[in-house]
Amino acid sequence: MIAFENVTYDYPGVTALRDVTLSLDHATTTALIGPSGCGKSTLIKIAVGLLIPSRGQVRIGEQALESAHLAALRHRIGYVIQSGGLFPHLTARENVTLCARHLRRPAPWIAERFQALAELVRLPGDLLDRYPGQLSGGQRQRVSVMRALMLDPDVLLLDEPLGALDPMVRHELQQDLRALFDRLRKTVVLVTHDLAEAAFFSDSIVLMREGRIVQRGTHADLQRAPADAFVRAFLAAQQPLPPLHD
Ligand SMILES: Nc1ncnc2c1ncn2[C@@H]1O[C@H](COP(=O)(O)OP(=O)(O)OP(=O)(O)O)[C@@H](O)[C@H]1O
Repeated sequence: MIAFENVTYDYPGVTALRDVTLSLDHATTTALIGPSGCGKSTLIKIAVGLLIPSRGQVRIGEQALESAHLAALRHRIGYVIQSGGLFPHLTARENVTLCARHLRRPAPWIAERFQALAELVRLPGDLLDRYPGQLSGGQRQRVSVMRALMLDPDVLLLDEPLGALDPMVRHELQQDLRALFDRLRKTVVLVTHDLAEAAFFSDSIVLMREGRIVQRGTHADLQRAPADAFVRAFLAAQQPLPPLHD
């Protein structure tokens, strides 16, 4: 569904991705994980078409992600970022329906789809006419997920969507999002810093370091056969809770 082929990306003075090759099958969920600055967000931005690879290419389905048909391909991709990225001067409803209205989708279609998505992300109707500033962080992320799904994209890219939420809201949204991914059968890529979250959501985990993929596999694969000392150290750094002492 998505294929990165030998993708390198250079910011001025920084090479953020180095020869990354990765293909993600239809209806799978993949977690991108790795230390800060390893290139996770850059990879996601390339998949959305916000950045164009310095070298290499990306394909969505059979189509190369090139500037000529970027606009059409973007409608096949939903994108959620940590801060939600909602327009503050538009209500939740206006944010979610903005793109569909811009594309002149029929009003009954928009209303029906909006209602179905509100039920899917479990947002009560009275919240949907509020502005983002009048919603909690968790509610804002539910609206962001609705917006990302509005045009029924094949691919859903989530860049630390739960990173800014308190642990209880985060737990609730983790449960709801996983149920939603299972139900919708989209190709999902989720960036997280949390290995437990990666293991909970994904069919496969892609561990990155300094712009390269170090290992790909399930959580069990990584634990059973870490590719190198870095993977071992990364797994060891995920601290369990200390034992209780009386
Ligand atoms: N606009 C930019 N200009 C220059 N360098 C950048 C820019 N954005 C990111 N970088 C650099 O590119 C590298 C990869 O950044 P990226 O944001 O992709 O990492 P990340 O793995 O998503 O990090 P984090 O987990 O902290 O969000 C880092 O060294 C970062 O400093």
